[in-house]
Amino acid sequence: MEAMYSSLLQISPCAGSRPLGGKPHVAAEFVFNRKNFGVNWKGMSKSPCRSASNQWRKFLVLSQCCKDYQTPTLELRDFYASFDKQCSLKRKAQEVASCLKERCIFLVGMMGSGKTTVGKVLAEALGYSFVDSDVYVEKAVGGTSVTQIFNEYGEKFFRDNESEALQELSLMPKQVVATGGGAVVRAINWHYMKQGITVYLDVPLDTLARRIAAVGTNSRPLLHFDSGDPYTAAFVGLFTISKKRSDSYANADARVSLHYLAANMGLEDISDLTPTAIAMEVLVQIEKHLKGNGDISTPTPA
Ligand SMILES: Nc1ncnc2c1ncn2[C@@H]1O[C@H](COP(=O)(O)OP(=O)(O)OP(=O)(O)O)[C@@H](O)[C@H]1O
Ligand SMILES: O=C(O)C1=C[C@@H](O)[C@@H](O)[C@H](O)C1
Repeated sequence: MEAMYSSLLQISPCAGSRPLGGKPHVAAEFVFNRKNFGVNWKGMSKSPCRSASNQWRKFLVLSQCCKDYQTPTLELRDFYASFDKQCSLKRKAQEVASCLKERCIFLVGMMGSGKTTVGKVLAEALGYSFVDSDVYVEKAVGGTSVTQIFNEYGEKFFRDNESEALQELSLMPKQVVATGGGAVVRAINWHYMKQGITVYLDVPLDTLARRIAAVGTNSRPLLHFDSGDPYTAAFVGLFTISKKRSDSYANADARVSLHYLAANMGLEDISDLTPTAIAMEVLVQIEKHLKGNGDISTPTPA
């Protein structure tokens, strides 16, 4: 992170010295690499407001570069919009955190729904720790992967360990927990998870199957078949599982539907929803739930 800043700041003094049309300065290439300033740039997801002065310096460097290199201002706008969203998320997280009173958030949803990806962004914004309950079980079973546990000991053994993990996690404060996709099937798990706030990430099957096919089904034993193309195998498996689980997911305190969120944001494609935007919606839905419960008072109209 520091290295990134120093390479950014290094280019400042010589920014005006590069002749237009010449070979770009290495650091400048780095600066204008879209990926580094997109919403997925890891540095940006780290406490954006806390490092606001650094971000502001970077903004000034970028402005200078845009001027000197005649770079389209699109990068600068992307960068600024991304920074703005990170700050909005942080602000909303601070509001919600004061009402959560250290309670955990349990993210539930089908395999591939983004519990891990969104959970990490959410935890960072709230100042919570992030825990993946699958990883927690793997450690408890001596470092054996979920796939190995299924293959060697069977699903019941995994589910027993998953329940124990959820019980332990429910006793700890200030955590965002990405639960295993099947954690919702046992009633006792709901008892543990309801010690905190439960949020269902509702993602269309087609999106889930695409995501899972992109990374393969090796780490997801319930979707791993030897034949068929990965998308079809994942889709068919997810379809069967989701039919059995839809009632269970409905037990969650709050629901975030990517279908509705994308429509509300005017996006045609669900895959355009960033983890930051989804994390923001999780906070909005948690806030609604807390208001409904009387945990936050709704301002009375004047
Ligand atoms: N908003 C998003 N946009 C694009 N890809 C995403 C998004 N969220 C998650 N993904 C991708 O989808 C895949 C599954 O995401 P992730 O591991 O976070 O899901 P999960 O719900 O934790 O899955 P599991 O329950 O199987 O562990 C990953 O490859 C991740 O990069
Ligand atoms: O949906 C499920 O049943 C599962 C989801 C994964 O997170 C793992 O917990 C395991 O592969 C089972």
